[in-house]
Amino acid sequence: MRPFQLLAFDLDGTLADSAPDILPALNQMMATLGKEQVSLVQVQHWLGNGMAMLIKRALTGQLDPEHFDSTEFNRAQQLFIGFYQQSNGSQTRLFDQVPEVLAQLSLLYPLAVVTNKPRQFTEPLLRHLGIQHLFKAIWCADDVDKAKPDPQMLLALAAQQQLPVTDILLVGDSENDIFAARAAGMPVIALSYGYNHGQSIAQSQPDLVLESFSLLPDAICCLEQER
Ligand SMILES: O=C(O)COP(=O)(O)O
Ligand SMILES: [Mg+2]
Repeated sequence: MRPFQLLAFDLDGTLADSAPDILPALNQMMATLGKEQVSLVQVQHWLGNGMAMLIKRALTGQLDPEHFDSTEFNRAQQLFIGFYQQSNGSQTRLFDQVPEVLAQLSLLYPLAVVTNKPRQFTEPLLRHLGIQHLFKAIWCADDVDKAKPDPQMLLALAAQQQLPVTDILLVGDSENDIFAARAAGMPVIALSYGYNHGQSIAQSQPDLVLESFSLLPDAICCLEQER
């Protein structure tokens, strides 16, 4: 039995259902560029690799965008930033039991956020959702050179907190979280309700898959017993 010393949480799709605010921002961007509207399901499948990739996916309609015009991309990104600044938070909700469980866990562990969302949207959203004060550290995609699935963000968190990576538990929703955790050597629990490009997260073989955030405290105890 060895307790974890810090719990790190992914944001979009793990703590917060943010697609409902990203959808109108993307569609305002698409409309301004004279392009076809996208659907909520497409946005849910395209989330997880950060803002630039999301925009490229919307512009091309492809999960793996091959050809896109870089001038159009730059204009699209400027537009998206402006529109998402307006919509961010208005429809985004914490998933079921997230506030209660985070409050409970925060009495036992320091908590952190590690998100591919840019900081300019992360901090206002956490404040708006009323959970920012629970986190000792917040790492965003633009704090490092490479976002998840690269392990940089997780390694930077461990170094900042002066903890071995194995003493930090990551909780995420996407294969990008699992790949980043595996590359860092960090244990990882996945929530199955989030955004994972339309695929089952079990395929990426996290240490545990949970269907609800409410199951997290018991799942953490289980992993600690096995350490
Ligand atoms: O911005 C994204 O694409 C996803 O953000 P996340 O890392 O919090 O899931
Ligand atoms: Mg996520």
